[in-house]
Amino acid sequence: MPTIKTNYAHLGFTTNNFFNDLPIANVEGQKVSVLWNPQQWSRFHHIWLRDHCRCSGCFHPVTKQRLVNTFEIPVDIVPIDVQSTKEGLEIMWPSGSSDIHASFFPWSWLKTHSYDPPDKTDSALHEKVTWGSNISKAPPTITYQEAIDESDRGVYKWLGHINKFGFCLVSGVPSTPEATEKLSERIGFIRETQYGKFWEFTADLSKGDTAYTTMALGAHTDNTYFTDPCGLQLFHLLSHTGGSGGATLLVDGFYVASILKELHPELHSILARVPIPAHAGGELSALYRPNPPSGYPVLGHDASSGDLIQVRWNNDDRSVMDKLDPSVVEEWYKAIRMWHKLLTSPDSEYWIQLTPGTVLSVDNHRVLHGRSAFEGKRRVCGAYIGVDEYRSKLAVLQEKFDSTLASLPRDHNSGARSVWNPAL
Ligand SMILES: C[N+](C)(C)CCCC[C@H](N)C(=O)O
Ligand SMILES: O=C(O)CCC(=O)C(=O)O
Repeated sequence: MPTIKTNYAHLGFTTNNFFNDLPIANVEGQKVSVLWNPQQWSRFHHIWLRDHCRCSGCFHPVTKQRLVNTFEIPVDIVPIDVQSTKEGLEIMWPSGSSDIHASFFPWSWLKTHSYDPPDKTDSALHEKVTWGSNISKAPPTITYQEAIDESDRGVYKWLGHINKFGFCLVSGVPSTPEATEKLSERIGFIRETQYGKFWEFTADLSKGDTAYTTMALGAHTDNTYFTDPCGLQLFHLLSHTGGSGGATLLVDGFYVASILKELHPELHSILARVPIPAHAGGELSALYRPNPPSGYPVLGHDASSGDLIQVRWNNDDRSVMDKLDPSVVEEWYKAIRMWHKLLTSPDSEYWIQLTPGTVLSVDNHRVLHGRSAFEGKRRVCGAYIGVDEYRSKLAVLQEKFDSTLASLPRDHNSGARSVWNPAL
């Protein structure tokens, strides 16, 4: 009798969390077909299933790293047997001369990772709500007390708002750099740049950038001169004396891009494909340009889903457009002028006069910010947080507080995260 290696007992599937009726699994040529219901099916290549085995011998239960040697799996591997169980799909593979290797896949995991056809279930965790000037009626806000609550439930609410709306206000923050820095670090470690780690700025040109002046700044995203622009930007107006102005502008780049795509698809397409070079050259000690120096398009899209995932726009920091195809130059200027017109439309602009005690946190990959000119002495402090740090913290809190993810069985022994977390 061949030895059957079942290394998934530790995953502790005891009840059927997924479907009332059992899906039907069959081997069909080089794939396993799963019939979810009479109208829905998925197909998984045998080699794909074997490569994605999550037993403790194929996938490290603590580090969540692949152990199976992908390249030793016979490219024409076929299961010995497939079984539908209440908890999921069991597959027996030939392994060596006489052994059998057992794989197990929970139904929910297979459904989430269905690629033939792609799973269309868009979870509420990824819902985006685009907005225009009307957001002023109810800007997403949390309180400082919520944000510093040790349970992290408040930070989950905070990052949930940023994920959904692209920004969030935090009210009731002590108007000190120290409290603001600590608040920033509730999300993740601060990203240090040529402007420092936690920064405080005023109109003294202490850094070679117009942010350190009293000038108005049009709607822009920061760090277009970096290959990897920061994910979040936090601002806290600490004081403003002896003058007025300095109101903050927010524009939802995803909202404006959707309008441009609707009204001028050909101009939208130019902004989605023409790379924009940028630089930060105001400090003698630094000369930043992205890699490649030709830069990145204004509108960045997910190569697999086609979704808009990043807006990069700062016309002040833009370098020389010397990679433009001559035949595109006039059309390109038409495109950025239309983009600018829509960005600066009263319907797109949300102006807010920040005051000490209210911290503004902005998704710098989606929402553009700016300010009106001002007089007097104005002190602002804040920080950048890397996009990966922001998204990691959100993912960890989703795992903790989202019922579907929180219910995924964890490893009995180590309590480590579930190998079935859809993010792995
Ligand atoms: C935020 N802080 C005041 C530190 C620096 C501002 C630099 C802004 C720069 N022009 C950019 O668009 O990235
Ligand atoms: O001074 C402000 O309110 C914003 C400055 C700014 O746009 C920036 O630092 O990127």
